Amino acid sequence: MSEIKHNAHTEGTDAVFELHKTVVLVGMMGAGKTAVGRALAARLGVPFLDSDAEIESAANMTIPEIFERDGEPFFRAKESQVIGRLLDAEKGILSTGGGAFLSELNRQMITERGVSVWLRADLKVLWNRVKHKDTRPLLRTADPYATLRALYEARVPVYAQAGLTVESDGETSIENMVDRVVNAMLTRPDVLERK
Ligand SMILES: Nc1ncnc2c1ncn2[C@@H]1O[C@H](COP(=O)(O)OP(=O)(O)O)[C@@H](O)[C@H]1O
Ligand SMILES: O=C(O)C1=C[C@@H](OP(=O)(O)O)[C@@H](O)[C@H](O)C1
Ligand SMILES: [Mg+2]
Repeated sequence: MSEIKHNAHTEGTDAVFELHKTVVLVGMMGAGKTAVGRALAARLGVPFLDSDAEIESAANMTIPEIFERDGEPFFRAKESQVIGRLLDAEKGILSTGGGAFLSELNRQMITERGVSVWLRADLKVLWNRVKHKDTRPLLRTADPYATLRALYEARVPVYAQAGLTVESDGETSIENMVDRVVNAMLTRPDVLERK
């Protein structure tokens, strides 16, 4: 019996990485912070944290429920607390919500205690990824595309302050995004090294 192993997916898994700092993914809704962050953590064998998921489980409510019941300022205060706490936890990958990097306090905490990576994507790509979902309260407006565009225009200059930028186009799979982020991280020996 012949046994053919298809190793394309596991190629390179014997490379061992050493993560020196928590990597904080920032960028717009739909950039892939949650999906790419989870896959990146699995690739590196480090913990995965998502500030939105932490807020939801601590409150035992969904993000839309929190926005509706307590308002955005309450959510933003929780978000800062959670980010501060997660930056003190074990080094890993921390995916934030799209608004998190807009806060100067959050940017300061992230820059001092981790490294920020902006997943940059065009407005069209973002829209295609978020338009079918009703989980983002900021897009519950009469014209969600216009709302996303206004947020995009206001936020891009702030995301551009991130330590590293990785392009997320419409054709690149999540696993290929992980390759790109790992390569970007490897340009910074203070962030990630191959052992
Ligand atoms: N590179 C990608 N290729 C294909 N689908 C993607 C990619 N990045 C994100 N997605 C999908 O787009 C949607 C939004 O991604 P998500 O990780 O929730 O973004 P964010 O956390 O930045 O808002 C999800 O359904 C996710 O699976
Ligand atoms: O852009 C924003 O301000 C928000 C993005 C969401 O996270 P994702 O970017 O993961 O969708 C979530 O934190 C909340 O709905 C607010
Ligand atoms: Mg997310």
